[in-house]
Parts: sequence; C-alpha cells; structure tokens
Amino acid sequence: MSTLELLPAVDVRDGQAVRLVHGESGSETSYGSPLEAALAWQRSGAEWLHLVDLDAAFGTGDNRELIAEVAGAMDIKVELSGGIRDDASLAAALATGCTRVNLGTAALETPEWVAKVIAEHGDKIAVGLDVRGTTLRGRGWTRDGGDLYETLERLNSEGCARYVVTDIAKDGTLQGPNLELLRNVCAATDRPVVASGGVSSLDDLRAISELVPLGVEGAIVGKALYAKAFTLEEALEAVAR
Ligand SMILES: O=C(O)c1ccccc1NCC(=O)[C@H](O)[C@H](O)COP(=O)(O)O
Repeated sequence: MSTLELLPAVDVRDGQAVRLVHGESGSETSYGSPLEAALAWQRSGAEWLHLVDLDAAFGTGDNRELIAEVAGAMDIKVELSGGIRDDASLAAALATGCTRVNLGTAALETPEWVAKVIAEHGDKIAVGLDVRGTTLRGRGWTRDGGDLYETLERLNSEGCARYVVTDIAKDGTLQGPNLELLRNVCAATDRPVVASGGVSSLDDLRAISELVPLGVEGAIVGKALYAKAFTLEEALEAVAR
C-alpha cells in the first residue's frame, strides 16, 4: 500500500507565516519568516510544501514575490494555493516552478475557465473543495459557492486530476480531521484526494493513512506542526509503511 504523503503548510499573510482559525481573516497567529518555515520543513524531510498566499485568497493584496522566492528556494515539490483565478495569476503561479496549483474560488465562479486550464495543464491543476457541511466556500472561504457533490461531479467529468478537501469547521482548530467527509468524497470520485484541516496528533495522521486504499493520497498539516504537537520527523515516521 502507498504511504500517505504529508504536506506541511506555510500560509502567508502580509509577508509572515501565519495560522488562522477556520480560515478567518483576523484570526492570525504569526510564526515569522515564510522562507525559514519552509526551509525548516524541507530540512525535516518533507517531500511536499503546501504554500498559500492568504492575501491573494482574501483579496487584500498578494505576496507574489515572496511566494516565488519561497517556491524557488525549495528542492521539494510545492503545491501553491490562494487567489489563482485567471490567466495572469495562473501564469505567475506556474512560473514559480511549483509542482501544481490549487484552484478554489475559480472552480465555483468561472467553471469554463477552470475546465479550459484542466484541459491545458492536466495534473498541474488541483481543485480545492473547501466546505462547511456540504456547501463549498470561495473568496478566502467567505462566500457560499454551491453544492460539494454537484461540483465534484462536474469537475470529474472535466478531467480534474486531484482534489484538496478542507472542512473549514476543522481548519486551524486542532480538533481532528473530518474522516467522514474524506470517505464521502472518495466515494464520489476516482481521483486522488488530499486531506486538509484539523490534524492534531499522530493518531489523526494514522487514521487518515487508513483511507489511502479509498483514494486519500496526502494530508496537509499546519497548526499541529507550528504548535509543536509533534515534529515533522515523527509524522513522517508515523505514516511510513
Ligand atoms: O488554501 C487556501 O486557499 C485558503 C484560503 C483561505 C483560508 C485558508 C486557506 N488555506 C488554509 C490551508 O490550506 C491550511 O494551511 C490547511 O488547511 C492546514 O490546516 P490545519 O492543519 O488545520 O492548520
């Protein structure tokens, strides 16, 4: 059986690595330099970095140069998220050399454009399914954007390669992942799923690992690493098979 991939997160707001609670603007705790944080995860053995431009996601500006600097400094794979909604922002994101980008709002508001870029870029495009209950949220998770399963069916038919699934109610709370949501999404798609939000312990990671046979490929870990609930080395060992 494959090993669960771990993606330590670096979310950037106003030039700083931060953690949010429920993804809410204003709930930030700052953890200093995004580059230092990313390099630390790389030194600890990460194979992936989940890098988010929160200002671009919220529409409060962007950290484009800093994001490019961080992505460019990585020898590991980078998944880039936040505010990628049109040709210009997609071109800037791909120009960082990242392995793939994660589209959120665009999949809800400009589905024709998303279908086009999926057709053009294949598995360089993932779609973030950020939900409260089964309602998708866009614009930095501030606006409702339709039903999870209807959107998933549409994206499946358009050839979307991968989904990043976040239960917003869990994100940044250290309350554990929503395993039921992950199981339900895996049942509704044959594409790989990356779990995001709520990981609090090594047992949570082991529980997500049990879903690998259903289609869960990876898990994003943010708050738990910054809060030192465990080290990345311990996490990698916990999911190793
Ligand atoms: O990814 C986005 O585009 C985004 C937009 C608005 C608010 C938050 C956003 N992402 C947050 C993350 O990807 C978190 O880093 C991730 O879910 C980790 O959560 P946790 O382990 O609970 O800290």
